Amino acid sequence: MSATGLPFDDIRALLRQMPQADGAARHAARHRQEELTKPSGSLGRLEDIAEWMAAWQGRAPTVDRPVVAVFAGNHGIAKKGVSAFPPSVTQSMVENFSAGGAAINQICATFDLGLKIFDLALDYPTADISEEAALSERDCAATMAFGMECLAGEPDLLILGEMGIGNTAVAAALFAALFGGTAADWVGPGTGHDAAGIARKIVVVDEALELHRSHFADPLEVLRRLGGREIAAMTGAILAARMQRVPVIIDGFVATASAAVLHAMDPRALDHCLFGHVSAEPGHQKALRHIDKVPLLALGMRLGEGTGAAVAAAVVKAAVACHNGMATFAQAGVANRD
Ligand SMILES: O=C(O)c1ccc[n+]([C@@H]2O[C@H](COP(=O)([O-])O)[C@@H](O)[C@H]2O)c1
Ligand SMILES: Cc1cc2nc[nH]c2cc1C
Repeated sequence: MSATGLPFDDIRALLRQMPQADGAARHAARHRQEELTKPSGSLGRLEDIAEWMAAWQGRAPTVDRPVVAVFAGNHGIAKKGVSAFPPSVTQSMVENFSAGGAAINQICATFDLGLKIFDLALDYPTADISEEAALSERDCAATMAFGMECLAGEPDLLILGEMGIGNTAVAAALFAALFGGTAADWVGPGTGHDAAGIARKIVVVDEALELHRSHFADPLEVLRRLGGREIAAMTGAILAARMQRVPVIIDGFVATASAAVLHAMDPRALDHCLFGHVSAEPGHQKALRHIDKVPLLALGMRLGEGTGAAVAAAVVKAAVACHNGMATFAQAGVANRD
């Protein structure tokens, strides 16, 4: 804790100390790209990704220890019918993750990605944001600190996802508070609400926005009032990865809301993050435009649990494999252009 005893001060201090990318490593990677047996620029965005990985890792890029971290939380607002599914599904899905039966398990197995599940006090949902603040400052900062633990195994690529019934309503509230607009601008079907369900969800999210409106200027206050535990944990994880210069792939609509909090504090805070895909949740494309990020994939996915980001990790692995494994023109004896 800081000398003032305010935990959020510690978070703000970290943002002031954020390291930047390694320009020399980026330059070396760019130079190598030009020597590899391909027309210059022909691997398109894969070339940018390899350079971005090198710049953040500060060396020739690797994806030797990729880890998918999935944070699970429950939300008081779920009792207001904002989801098509009951809150008990959060716990059941955590058990499904442990048993290997979820989509994320299959994707991790396919692409050889480590998987860590973090469940956050699922028996104690956060307070209903349409009635009070989700978390105290102390709880929010402690949850962010907990999220930072996902770096304990020293991954060289961190892939972030979440599970939490009701959390697309929470994410919509966060986007409206951070970027402006009303609930209708950000609320969508989530797990599958029909038009009547979406209309009910909009009413509840608008109530939350009205209640907390006077605090929208402070992104950390927005996080603790309108967020949830899995979202705060992901915000902490993104920040910790930045401090250690670990590149991050962010999943869909909900994970992007956790990143948006840091962007609102300092737009450079997401320079070490790739956005794995654009979710089918309608507000996601708009949110990505607000933070000036172009997603890697557009597969119509809207599952969460890190799945879109984990599929994108395969693209990052391919980018790094090409960068490190390809022969140069000189090595292969291939004639370069004049
Ligand atoms: O992140 C996304 O793009 C996304 C879009 C729709 C649904 N989800 C997942 O579905 C759950 C939230 O949906 P809901 O309807 O309960 O708010 C939560 O577990 C998320 O992981 C996630
Ligand atoms: C079954 C189910 C699986 C999920 N995975 C992430 N969010 C989810 C929501 C539901 C309802």
